Amino acid sequence: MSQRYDEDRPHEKFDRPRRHTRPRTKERPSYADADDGWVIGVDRGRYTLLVGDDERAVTAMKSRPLGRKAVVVGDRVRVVGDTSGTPDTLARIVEVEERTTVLRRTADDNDPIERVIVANADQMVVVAALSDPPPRPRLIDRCLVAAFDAGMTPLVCLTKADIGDPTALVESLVPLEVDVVVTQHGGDLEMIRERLRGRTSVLVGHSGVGKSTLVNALVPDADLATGVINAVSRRGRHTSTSTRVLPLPFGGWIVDTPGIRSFGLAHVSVERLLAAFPDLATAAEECPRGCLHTPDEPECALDLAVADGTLDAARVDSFRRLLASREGSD
Ligand SMILES: Nc1nc2c(ncn2[C@@H]2O[C@H](COP(=O)(O)OP(=O)(O)OP(=O)(O)O)[C@@H](O)[C@H]2O)c(=O)[nH]1
Ligand SMILES: [Zn+2]
Repeated sequence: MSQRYDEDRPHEKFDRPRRHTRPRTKERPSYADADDGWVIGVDRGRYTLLVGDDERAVTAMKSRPLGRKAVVVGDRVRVVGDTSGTPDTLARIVEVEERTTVLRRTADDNDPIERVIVANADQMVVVAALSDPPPRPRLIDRCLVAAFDAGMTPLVCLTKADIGDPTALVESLVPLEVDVVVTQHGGDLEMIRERLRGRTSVLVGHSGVGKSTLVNALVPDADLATGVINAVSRRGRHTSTSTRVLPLPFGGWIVDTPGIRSFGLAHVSVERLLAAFPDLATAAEECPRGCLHTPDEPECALDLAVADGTLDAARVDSFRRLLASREGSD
């Protein structure tokens, strides 16, 4: 499941949100005259969509056939009614396409309801500062687990390199083969641009790590872009709790989610995480049934593979570090 967007497809394919990539399900009623839309904003029952080749902004509501099904930012939908995007018109969302990735937040581990916050993003950018606030490696690990679970490729962006040394953190991520970029205020953004270009990337990171600074550098008119979106939904200013989607001037989209600071990971299974590490998954096929692949499993094949030189010990240790990070909180 995970990383299906990475290796086997060129990034150019993600120039814009893909549509109709999924077979239609049998039970779907036919809305032959419906338009395709992409949800870029959700605010109190009103959805802002981009519709048509001209990507006009259209305000819509859910229609009754959807029932209680959630419609979230990133969803690809079918929409009927007035889709002109003219002020004071309201279109109706009649279908939600099957999601290719889902980023969930369980508000905390004792919240039984899984809330989908973003659909169909292909990359998670974990933003962490090298200093002020000091990096929290465990939080980075937990974000990585959430990314793998969601089916998104992770990218770690370490900010504030002018006041902190990235060496130790970068080294700790090498065995996971997670891509890392290091940035600083006013620094060259080409490394990160290159990785964002043509993709839909969700930014996560806790307060003060420099997310807004980064977004403003990447999207010089970020606030303006947000303003336009809100002019359509006519719901006043963007609030810090709402998810916003910003077009990147060099191609691709950024999903900014000020609300995400942590993830409940209790639902992430060992198998799901293991699937994101194909070499480890292959080795683990030799594990005894029910092996949890932790260091105290006496016959875990990951240890055997390290012993016979097939796997790198640091990679296995790092994977186990991610496994362990699912427990507890941030
Ligand atoms: N030294 C240094 N400071 C930075 C850098 N990037 C951002 N800052 C500062 O860090 C502080 C937080 O930056 P923001 O961009 O507001 O961080 P944020 O993650 O958006 O924080 P919230 O808005 O609270 O979510 C600000 O005072 C920035 O000026 C950097 O590269 N180096
Ligand atoms: Zn095992």
